[in-house]
Amino acid sequence: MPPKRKAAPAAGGASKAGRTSTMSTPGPATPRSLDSSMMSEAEEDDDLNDPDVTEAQKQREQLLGMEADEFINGWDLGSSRFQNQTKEAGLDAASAYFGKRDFSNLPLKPDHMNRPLWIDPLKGTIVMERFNPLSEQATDFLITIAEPKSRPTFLHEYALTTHSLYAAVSVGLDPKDIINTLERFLKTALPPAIRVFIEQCTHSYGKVKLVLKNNKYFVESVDADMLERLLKDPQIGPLRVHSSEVTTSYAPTMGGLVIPGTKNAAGVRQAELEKANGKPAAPGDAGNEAELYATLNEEDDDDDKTAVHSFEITDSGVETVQKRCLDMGFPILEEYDFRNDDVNANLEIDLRPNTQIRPYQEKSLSKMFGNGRAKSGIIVLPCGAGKTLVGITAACTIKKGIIVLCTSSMSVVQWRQEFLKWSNVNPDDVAIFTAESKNKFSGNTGVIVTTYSMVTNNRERSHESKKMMDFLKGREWGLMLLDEVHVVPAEVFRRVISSIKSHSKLGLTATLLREDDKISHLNFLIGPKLYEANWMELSQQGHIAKVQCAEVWCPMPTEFYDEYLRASSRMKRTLYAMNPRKFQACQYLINYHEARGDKIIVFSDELYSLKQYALKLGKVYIYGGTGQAERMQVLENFQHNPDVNTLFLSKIGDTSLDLPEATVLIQISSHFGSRRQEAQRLGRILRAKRRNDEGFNAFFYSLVSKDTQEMYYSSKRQAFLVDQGYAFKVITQLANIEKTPDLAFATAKERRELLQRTLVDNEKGGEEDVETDDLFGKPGRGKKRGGFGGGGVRRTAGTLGELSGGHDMAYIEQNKAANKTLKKKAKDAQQNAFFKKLAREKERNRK
Ligand SMILES: Nc1ncnc2c1ncn2[C@@H]1O[C@H](COP(=O)(O)OP(=O)(O)OP(=O)(O)O)[C@@H](O)[C@H]1O
Repeated sequence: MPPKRKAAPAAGGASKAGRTSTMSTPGPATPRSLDSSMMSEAEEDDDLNDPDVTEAQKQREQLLGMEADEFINGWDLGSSRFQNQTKEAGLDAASAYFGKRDFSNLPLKPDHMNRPLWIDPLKGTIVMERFNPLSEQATDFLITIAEPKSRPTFLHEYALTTHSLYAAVSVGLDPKDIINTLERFLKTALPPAIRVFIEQCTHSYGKVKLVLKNNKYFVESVDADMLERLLKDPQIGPLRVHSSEVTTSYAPTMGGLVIPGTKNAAGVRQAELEKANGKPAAPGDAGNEAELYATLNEEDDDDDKTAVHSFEITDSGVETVQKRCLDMGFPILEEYDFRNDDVNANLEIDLRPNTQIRPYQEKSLSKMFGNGRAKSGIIVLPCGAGKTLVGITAACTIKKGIIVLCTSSMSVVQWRQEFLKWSNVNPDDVAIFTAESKNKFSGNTGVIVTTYSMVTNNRERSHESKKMMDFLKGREWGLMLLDEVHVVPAEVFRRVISSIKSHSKLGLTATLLREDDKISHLNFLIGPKLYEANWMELSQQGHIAKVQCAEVWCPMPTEFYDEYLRASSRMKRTLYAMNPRKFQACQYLINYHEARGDKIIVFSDELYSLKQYALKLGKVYIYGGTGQAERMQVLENFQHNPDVNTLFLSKIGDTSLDLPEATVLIQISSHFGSRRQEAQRLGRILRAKRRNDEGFNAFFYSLVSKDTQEMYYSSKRQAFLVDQGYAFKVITQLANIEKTPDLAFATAKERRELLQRTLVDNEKGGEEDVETDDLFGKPGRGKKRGGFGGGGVRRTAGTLGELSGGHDMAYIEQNKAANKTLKKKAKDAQQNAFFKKLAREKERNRK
């Protein structure tokens, strides 16, 4: 018998001794991860009443039953009483920190050192040692069966959820495969509750399907009893179309599939796994994972005589049926067997011969087409990783009518261009439906690119627009591509999905983060997350830029801090943004990076400071109130003009603008603790073309006023990026900042004046930014409150003169808005051949 070893606490392991046998089985599967609710209170306490359990065991159970903070608060960790008690109970001093989650007494497998995985038996959280030689194989397996939660350098965390297990089954893994492989990679035995959870989730998967036939939705199952059960359900029953009968038909067979741009049948024999074939076997036979994946590639040998029963449901009932089935533990499967669809016309579309999709793009698509059919769901790839090409490759695989929904008409034009760039589709077959253009494709099928707002618009439509909507509603689409799904409200999806019928849906996004936690809605509306790329891996492979992240701490001068302490929360935000030390740090970083030839975007959600910084530093800026023509002019100059290297942006830069590439990002003020905004902003510098240059780094700075609320928000904001493996360095002192030429607010007098002006200008509250995109906000103007009106800059000389004798006049008058300078130069620029060419190109693209 190998000696028993102790598992490390909290990193995972099996459940507490004597507990696993009393675990209840989980109820019907709902979208959740495993949690301690799987074990009832009564069951948990059972062994404490057992006469055979020794005193020490009871004591140990009692101690471990406490939550960590209860444990720590109730005990003096240094006391001899505590030490004796824990010793007698067979625990060590660290147990206190883990309470219920101390799994330290679990037996480890003899060769546990060679195995990469730990598992939390109560939550189903899996922790992988990234430094383990088998971690690469384990990663490929985990990405198939679990959801990545956190992937920093050394330890990766995944969660087993019902959705992730359904996804695993749908690509061909059966519960036996999942359990055996987990068992091979785990350092401890697989906890029985997890085994039951896996079996339950996988057993019920695929029993019920949602199928679109002749523009009508049907609920389908091979199990007549199951259909009967659904019809009797008080929520699903009434959604059946009255005149419809339960019908029986026969399922066709399937064949192998090649995703264009890849050499892989069904795309599922992933490149890395092929590599894994050559590797030595893992302990306990863990090395033969490639065999396991081969099952993913096997053709479905369904008997072509399988009877399928179905009933029709109303279009508006689709979401309810999907949600209800999931709650009942029978997640509805939405798969499109496009190769056997003889009803809808085929589209002539293929990737151009020189197009080679990247391994991670292929991997994401293999999740969609894993079993030769198209599964609906969401693919998550960081900015600049090529989501557009993933969508186009999906279109080239399905080869039926495609509808693309974007967030702005600018993206519509870009998507069309990308279709023409990457595929051989006939340009006449790719049509645009926007306010300006309402073309249909020339043949009997094609691609339509439009915006969410065009198809969900409630206002009276023009005749042309109405005709176009009837056209979109009146046909079945093979694939609906939904861009930027993280910013679109659930209600908009509902309206899109209930009015336009598509056999499959693919959502694309850089991050599935939503601060309102509405992301779970996307599971019913679009489908589960199919794939989420590892940012760090992509940047190491050179597909996205390597980014150095830093948080720069800027102390507040005493007079600013005094005001800060007694200010309203609105004014607090203004004050920590207007902190003169922050201003200096920003000036220093801009100087430093401009000298290196970088293109810099400075983000400020606080409009007052955005304008003040930009004016004082003589830089261009864009915010909600900036007119369209001026925006275009500023963006073009930032992109092409070597004299315009820094752009100040309000939060409209997060979603509404198609920003040119930048290599440095500086945040001077941001939206509270929004992780999504932080991730989106970092994404702005991931595309840097110079990323493959030797030693090239992009830079992401957050300037934070020390000892203010901003510090708290800043750490909250970073949580997502830290989970992606980014490390934020803290900079407390910028070297030689005092030597910066023309350093702003260098004297105490200037700082005092800045404070006074800030207080006066913002007396009545700050100005809010207006998001003017053509997605969900209506174009409008900023509220005219405080220092600067929505329309432009208000000179404050009069007020300040009264206050401080007009000392600040020089400062105010000196600053000419760089935007205006650009405007003046615009006329000259129009003579410039380069801009003329640019304008011509744009005009052509618009057509
Ligand atoms: N397989 C590939 N081969 C060559 N170039 C590629 C490939 N995939 C993507 N690219 C290029 O990478 C760049 C980024 O692609 P794309 O704009 O689609 O990224 P994205 O993920 O949509 O980014 P964002 O979220 O910022 O819109 C583009 O220039 C695109 O042409």
